[in-house]
Amino acid sequence: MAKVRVYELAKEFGLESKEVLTVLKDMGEFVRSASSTIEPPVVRRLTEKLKGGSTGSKPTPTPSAPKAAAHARPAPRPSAPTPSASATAASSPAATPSAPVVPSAPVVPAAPAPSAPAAASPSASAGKPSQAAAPGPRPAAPTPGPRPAPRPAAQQRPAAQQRPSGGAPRPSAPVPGARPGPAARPGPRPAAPGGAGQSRSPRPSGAPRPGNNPFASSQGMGVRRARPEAPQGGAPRPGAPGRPGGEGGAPRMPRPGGTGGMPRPNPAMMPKHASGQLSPAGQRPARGGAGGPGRGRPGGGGGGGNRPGFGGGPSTGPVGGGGRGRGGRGGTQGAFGRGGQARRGRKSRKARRAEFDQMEAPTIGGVRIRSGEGQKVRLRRGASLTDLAEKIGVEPASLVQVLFHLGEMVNATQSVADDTLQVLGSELNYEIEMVSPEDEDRELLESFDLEFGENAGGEDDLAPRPPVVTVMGHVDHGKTKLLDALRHSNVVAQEAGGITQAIGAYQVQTEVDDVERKITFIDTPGHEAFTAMRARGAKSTDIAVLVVAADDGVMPQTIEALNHAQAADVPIVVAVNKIDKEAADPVRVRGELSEYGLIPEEYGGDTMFVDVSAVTREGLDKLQEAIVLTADASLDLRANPDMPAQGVAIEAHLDKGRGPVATVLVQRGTLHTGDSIVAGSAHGRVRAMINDLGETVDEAPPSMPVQVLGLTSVPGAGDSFLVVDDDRMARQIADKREARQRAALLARTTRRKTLDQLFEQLEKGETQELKLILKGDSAGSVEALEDSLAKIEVGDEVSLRVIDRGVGAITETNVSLAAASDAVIIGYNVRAQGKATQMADAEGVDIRYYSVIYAAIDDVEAALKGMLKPIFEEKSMGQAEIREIFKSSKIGTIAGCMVTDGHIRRNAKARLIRDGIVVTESSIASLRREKDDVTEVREGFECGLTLNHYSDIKVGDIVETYEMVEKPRD
Ligand SMILES: Nc1nc2c(ncn2[C@@H]2O[C@H](COP(=O)(O)OP(=O)(O)OP(=O)(O)O)[C@@H](O)[C@H]2O)c(=O)[nH]1
Repeated sequence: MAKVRVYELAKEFGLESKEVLTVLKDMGEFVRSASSTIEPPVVRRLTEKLKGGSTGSKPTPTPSAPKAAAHARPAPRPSAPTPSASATAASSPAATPSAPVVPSAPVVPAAPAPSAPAAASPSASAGKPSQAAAPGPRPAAPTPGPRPAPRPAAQQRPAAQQRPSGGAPRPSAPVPGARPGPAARPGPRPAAPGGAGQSRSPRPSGAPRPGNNPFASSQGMGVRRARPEAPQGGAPRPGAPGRPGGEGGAPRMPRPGGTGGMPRPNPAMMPKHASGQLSPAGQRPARGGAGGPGRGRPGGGGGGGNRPGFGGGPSTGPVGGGGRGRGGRGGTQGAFGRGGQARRGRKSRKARRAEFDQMEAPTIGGVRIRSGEGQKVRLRRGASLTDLAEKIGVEPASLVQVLFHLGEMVNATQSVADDTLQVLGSELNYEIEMVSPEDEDRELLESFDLEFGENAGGEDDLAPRPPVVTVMGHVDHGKTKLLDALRHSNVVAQEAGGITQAIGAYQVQTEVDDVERKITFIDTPGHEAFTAMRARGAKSTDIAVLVVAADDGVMPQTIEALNHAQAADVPIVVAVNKIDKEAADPVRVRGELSEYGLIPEEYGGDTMFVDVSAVTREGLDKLQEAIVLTADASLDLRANPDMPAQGVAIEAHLDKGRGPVATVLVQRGTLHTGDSIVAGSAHGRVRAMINDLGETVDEAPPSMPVQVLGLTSVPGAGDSFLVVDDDRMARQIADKREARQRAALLARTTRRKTLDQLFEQLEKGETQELKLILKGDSAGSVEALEDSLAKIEVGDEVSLRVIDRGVGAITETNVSLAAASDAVIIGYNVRAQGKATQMADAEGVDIRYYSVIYAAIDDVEAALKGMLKPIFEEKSMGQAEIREIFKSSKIGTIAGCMVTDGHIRRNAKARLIRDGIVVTESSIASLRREKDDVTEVREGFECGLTLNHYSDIKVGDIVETYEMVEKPRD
């Protein structure tokens, strides 16, 4: 029986083709046009429907139907009264109730295929032809007979579709690619050679379970369910029964399980079975078919062909259990025409995943890069993009590009500033956590099984130690004088510029309640340039003595010092100094400090205020007593004196005769001569120790400051030190710290300039950078100098970069670096050594010497300002009104003017103003008074003038002249 065309049916029922098409559509069948053919089953259902009877085929196999169908499979059975029905159902288990339709659905696509008719016939006998068609692909299909289907492809399509169950039909069925849904599986299940019932058995035996699509979890399940039922309806099994014909199961045959005996389909078989049906698809089967695994995508079952994609020949795949789903795949494509086209080569899961990730990846500045989900990424200070890339699993080059687009140019291995990393991190949705230097150092020490900062042993091992006191205060309020008074020495005289420029530490002895008590004082410089050091000082001390001059009161640095002390949670004792002065007003100081939370004890607060005079030495005892009492009252000052020493380097410098000298404060343990020590990135063995009185000592207990000799280099002020097992360990730790510091330094000095700025400046040829090499007599002063220089603000046009710094004399190496980098060398309390001076002269290197820090700062600031391009501003010179116009063949248009304001000068810049609007910018080309050329005409006089390159002047125009004057910078 040949396939019928829609219009023929319409005619038969006395309807319009359109109406029939609508009904078909309602039934879930997609038929393109009135001249399209439809499969017999569909014809049957249509007929029933038009006659009023409905097979229960619920037309609505919507695209989404597939899923439901899958589960519904069982349902179909009931509705599968007729063989065909069963077949249908089986084939399209998915179809569930609608199942029947489903099968037909496939037709849709197939519809166009002329072969349809052929399929029909087979179906007729076997059951649903369409299904039979499916088998087509299946090589083994025993029922081939019926299907002479000339156009295998066509048939296949139908088949394919059927399998897919409802979903299939719709070409657009979303599921195309879908891993063969459960529904599809059925199809795939090749085995069922014989009737439906058989089909099942085959499966079990038939190793390859078509339904076992590794990709479709649901499938497996679905299949299982289906099986049980299968037996009954046999038909239900989508694949099994349905196909080939419920009865014959023949169609099934083709499937692997095929007729039991049937060997798994293999390419060779294809042709035969295919007989008519198989066409291209058939040939392809090779792939799927051959494959054994049956894994075939459900689709594979392709045979199922539901899924456009899968369908097709591949069906064989499942059957034969060909290669993985692959079989199902491509093979079908061509064979099923449209269906096949829709599908593209399948990608491996990995590839798809990668593709998905890519799709998800945001594009930043044209770079596709996968972003995070807010994870924390720990990075050490000075980390490079490569470090970050490693942690988040992307290519460093991508990060370079992203950063480039964010306006910063750095290479992959270059240290990047913290905030840049933070910005980059947030751009990529990562939370960048910069590992603090402290944490990093702790981790480093841990790797050597060391711990810094804790007393070893238990309570019993602890012994009282003297309080360590930092003296802070505003400049010139008398800190040094006070310390000097306390230790009966005069340090003030040695200071250059009258400012304390290095940290010293001393220990004084005092008697409190008839008990000898020691107090360790750290003299913290007062100038703001030393703020950084002071902050460190506050951390290493137990009590802060805030010196406030009674005649001056609370000053900015008093507050700054107060903040540092409070931030470090250090108790404060206020020394109201200079009470010997007439203008002294200690009460005012108390009142002012009360505003900052320091309430004197006598006012009911808990801060001890002591009136002192560093000059008359009045009140010094009371001050010492107050310190001891405050320590006793609020601190537990105990340390284990019997452990390897640990502490902090307060100051360090390079001594000509003795080499690196560090003043360290022992915080716990006892430091001995001969100990292997590591202080910051310096290490060595304690060769000798000198106390604050200049005496050599062999050991230094907790809270004692000593100068240590024997280090290989100069540690930084504030660096912690600790005694380690041996020199080797000391060196290793120091080396690692040095490497880390270098990276951090690089990150800090990395110039951060936006592209825009850079380009702009490059364009104008005005990139200005003042490079400096700093050399000083101590690490503390170099650091302080650098910090102060960094604070100089002169705008964006000029930047300052310290390319090298160090402690000690200016060497030839420094000069050669300066020459190569066009840098200026600043020597702070140091001089050039050896031939460095001659070399500097020869190379034209500028070396500046300073002994007072702010003189250096002032000079550098001036230098920076000098590098700025001058700023010009316009200064009006005068105005003239044009009263008459003269034409001269020789000169051109001459303006007869009256100077109304200021004066008009020849060659001056000029603008022509008409009705308040600037007509042109020009200059005075010639200027005449009467008949004489003049250089200037003053207000109230007439003159004749011409403008450069401009002659369109009118009576009434104003000529305004001006000059550009350089404006001094602030
Ligand atoms: N009359 C009087 N003068 C004092 C007293 N204490 C300090 N001075 C003077 O104040 C000036 C500054 O004293 P310093 O000890 O150098 O002050 P400082 O706070 O250490 O200053 P910097 O080191 O610059 O921070 C010196 O001339 C001292 O002689 C005091 O109690 N009475």
